[in-house]
Amino acid sequence: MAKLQVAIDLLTTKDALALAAKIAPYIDIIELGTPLIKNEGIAVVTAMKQAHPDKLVFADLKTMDAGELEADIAFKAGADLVTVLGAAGNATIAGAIKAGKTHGKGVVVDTIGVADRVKRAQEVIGLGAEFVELHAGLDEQWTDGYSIQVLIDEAARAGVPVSIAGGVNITNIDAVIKAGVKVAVAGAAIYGAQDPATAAKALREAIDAA
Ligand SMILES: O=C([C@H](O)CO)[C@H](O)[C@H](O)COP(=O)(O)O
Repeated sequence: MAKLQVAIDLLTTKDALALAAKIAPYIDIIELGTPLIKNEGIAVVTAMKQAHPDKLVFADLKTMDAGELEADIAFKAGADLVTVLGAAGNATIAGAIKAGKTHGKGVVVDTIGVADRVKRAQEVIGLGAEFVELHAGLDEQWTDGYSIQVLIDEAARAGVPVSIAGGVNITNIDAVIKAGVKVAVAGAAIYGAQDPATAAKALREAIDAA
């Protein structure tokens, strides 16, 4: 069964905790977005893990250098999963994975900005990544002509464990799950909804029904 990950791109720990409290029953992984971590610091990871010890807490560091050092900081703070960029060199990714092994935690490789996401996904799974995020970032999503279908097609042919992030919502979740993803990531579709709990519940039910 695929997992549901909420990407919290709010800017304060208070707002992130309030959102997580509402949607926790429907979510497997709580992602603290890069803007949130930059705004609040790594302490937001500790606060979220303390509030939700039964959930996987995902620190979206998007590390580009100093892989072992940055991943170690997040794991020590309570993260279960951290991201390193697929655009980074293999030494950076391997360093983050080394920190993950030390802490018994996982590293997710984010393919934002990578030209051939499928090829890079296959390479980094070979390095020991937990899974690969096939990701179109917020700026790419707001570019004319963007369609999540490109990520869905890539997931179906990747042949390695992947998640999809980049505009997952209630209208495309069925196709996302049927592409064989390990994790579906939904940000704005949940935190931007008028009723985030109802939105998360609908996504959960769609995943369970797929
Ligand atoms: O990782 C993300 C982005 O780079 C900003 O941090 C988003 O959390 C990710 O794109 C998922 O969010 P939605 O596209 O809003 O579902």
